[in-house]
Amino acid sequence: MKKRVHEVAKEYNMSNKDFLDLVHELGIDANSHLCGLEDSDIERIAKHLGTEEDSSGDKKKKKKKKRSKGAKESKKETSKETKEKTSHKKKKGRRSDFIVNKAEEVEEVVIEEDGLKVIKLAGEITLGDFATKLKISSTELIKKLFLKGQMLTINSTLPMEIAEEIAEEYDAIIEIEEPEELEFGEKFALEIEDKEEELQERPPVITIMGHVDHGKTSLLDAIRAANVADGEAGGITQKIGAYQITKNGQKITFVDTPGHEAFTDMRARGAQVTDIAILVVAADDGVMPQTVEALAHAKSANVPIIIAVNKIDKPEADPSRVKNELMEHGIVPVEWGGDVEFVEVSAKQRINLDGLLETILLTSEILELRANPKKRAKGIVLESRLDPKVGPIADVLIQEGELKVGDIIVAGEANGRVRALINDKGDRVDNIGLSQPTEIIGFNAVPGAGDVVYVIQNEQHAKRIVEEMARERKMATTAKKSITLESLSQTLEEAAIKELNIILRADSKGSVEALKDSLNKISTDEVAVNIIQAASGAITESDVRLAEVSNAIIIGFHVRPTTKALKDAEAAGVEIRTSSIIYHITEDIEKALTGMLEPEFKEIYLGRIEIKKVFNITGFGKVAGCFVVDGKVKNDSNIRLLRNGVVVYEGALSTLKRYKDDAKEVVAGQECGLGIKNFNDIKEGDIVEAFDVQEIKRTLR
Ligand SMILES: Nc1nc2c(ncn2[C@@H]2O[C@H](COP(=O)(O)OP(=O)(O)OP(=O)(O)O)[C@@H](O)[C@H]2O)c(=O)[nH]1
Repeated sequence: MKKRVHEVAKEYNMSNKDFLDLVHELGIDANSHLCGLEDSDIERIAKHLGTEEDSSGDKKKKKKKKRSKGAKESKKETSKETKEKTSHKKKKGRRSDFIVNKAEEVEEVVIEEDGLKVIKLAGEITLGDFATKLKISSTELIKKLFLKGQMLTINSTLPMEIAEEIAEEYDAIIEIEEPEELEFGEKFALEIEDKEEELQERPPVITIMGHVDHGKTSLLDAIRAANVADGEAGGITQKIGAYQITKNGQKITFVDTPGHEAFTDMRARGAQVTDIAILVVAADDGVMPQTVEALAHAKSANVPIIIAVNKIDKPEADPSRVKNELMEHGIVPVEWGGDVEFVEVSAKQRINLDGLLETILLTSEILELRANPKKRAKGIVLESRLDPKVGPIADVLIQEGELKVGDIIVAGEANGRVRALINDKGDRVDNIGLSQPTEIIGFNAVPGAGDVVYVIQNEQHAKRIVEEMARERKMATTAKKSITLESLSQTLEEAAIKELNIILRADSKGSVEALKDSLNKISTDEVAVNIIQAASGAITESDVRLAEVSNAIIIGFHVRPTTKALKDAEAAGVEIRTSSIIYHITEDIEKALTGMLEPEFKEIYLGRIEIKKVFNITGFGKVAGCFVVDGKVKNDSNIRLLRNGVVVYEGALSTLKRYKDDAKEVVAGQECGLGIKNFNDIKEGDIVEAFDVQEIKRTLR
């Protein structure tokens, strides 16, 4: 059977070029090697090289060309250097450390001493790409192949024998590169370290947060409108996830999606976009539940906060009330000896917007924000969508380097080449720099918000990086587990954690305060209880995100999570502990801190039913017409009745019916009728949560 040239060359540990020289030297038919070497040829080569089969069948080579050996050694050294570099980078990088872009170190075409080109191929190649590598036009190649009886198009895959034959005609030889398997934490990392002298000042990136209706959007719009330079007016309606303004010759970038939910969603995906958070508080309304939430989210991210006291144009505005109320949450204004700037504004009347912008610039000066504008670009996807006409579009904020049209890019599980860049004014541009937002067209799939965009110098690597990312994500979702009370003592020991972070939810302000006091008293010498957020109302998905990013557990007193929060918590491995008895909560935490907590009962969530209509049946009491929105309910399930996420009653069902018949079980999507044992205060819109309780058998250890 015939063997291909590169296969035989590999067996002798020789480069294709050295091997071909030898083939010619031995007078083996100049063309036969293009179709493959005959056994007789291989024998002659073996003889010449003094090779014999050893007992294990491996080939031993006695003689080898010097140049080839030298080349091999220098190659080895390069790969050793690369590894050393990589392991150094590994310590520094964050989420994506597992990948180094090796593209810069791999030259695709090397011109050897005697003028022969070496074309390295990582696998199959199309005719068009091969022509590019040979630096000839595709038409010329198509014509050449046609004359040889091969009818191929620009997108046809070129058979390797033909590629070798053509290469020969252009004084080139082909070397097949075996694709290296990516290994976690070893070969590839996307982050490139910066040299101190390459860093330059960059504009700050601002996110606006605050309670519903306190004026976040109005403030964003007012700043944008007030800072449009002449001639830009037409493009200012462009919304691409962020916009940039210029104040006193300095640039400021605003993220266009206000609110702490989006902010923490990004963090949960590993992306920190914001440098400074503006907390908007309406002067007529004061501190409200979401003001407190936003504060907790910003604090947990360690982001400096500026308070924008908005709506000061209103007659009932009372800015000093805002200050007093925020003091209760540990925010002390600068004029009262603290370190938080308060700026009084009116988004509607455009009062003191300049003051706010100046405060932002002052704060950012202190932060000394710097980045390298010259390296390959890196950015964060703020938003993304699929446009039926142009394909995937990603709104991206550039954090490092400069992104250019034509750059090869990856983001999450998408890759591609930048076909077009559109800035926040709606103009098509050729490049985008530091802290600037841009729309990118050219991805092959829609990347997710929070995905990091990297420029890669080689398409093959981009594809492999994306494959590796998909694999890593699959593994991460199965392995994900945040802190739990039961595993606490072990986790504390292993991770040397000194704090137990808690997010607290209760049914009223009074019980929030009571629980806070009791929990704060539990801290031991080794571990402090740290309540990062305490508020009344149902446990929300934003609580789950905050718990996820701050490695916290969620405690609910007389409240339950929303269905979405329940699902998110399960996916993120966040523990939610709820109880209607304060003592049970404090006791569990106390035991967990001392490593004494053992599970006794486990609650198994079954499903949720929404009450659509309530009927009063004489002699029976109230029954409800319902719809199972999630999971299922059984006639013997434990249930709790929830009103706005607060537990109103806990007990059992008295009846469960499907149409007129008694039912054992009703599942999601079905209607049913139910009554609750010893409880009549059922209202439309209430939620019945069904659950089972499983006893956990203790084992002697
Ligand atoms: N009088 C007065 N009204 C304002 C001011 N800023 C905003 N408003 C009004 O407050 C209402 C809510 O403003 P938005 O900007 O939508 O508030 P938001 O915080 O973005 O609201 P959500 O997106 O629902 O969270 C609107 O009716 C605004 O016109 C202000 O400075 N003065």
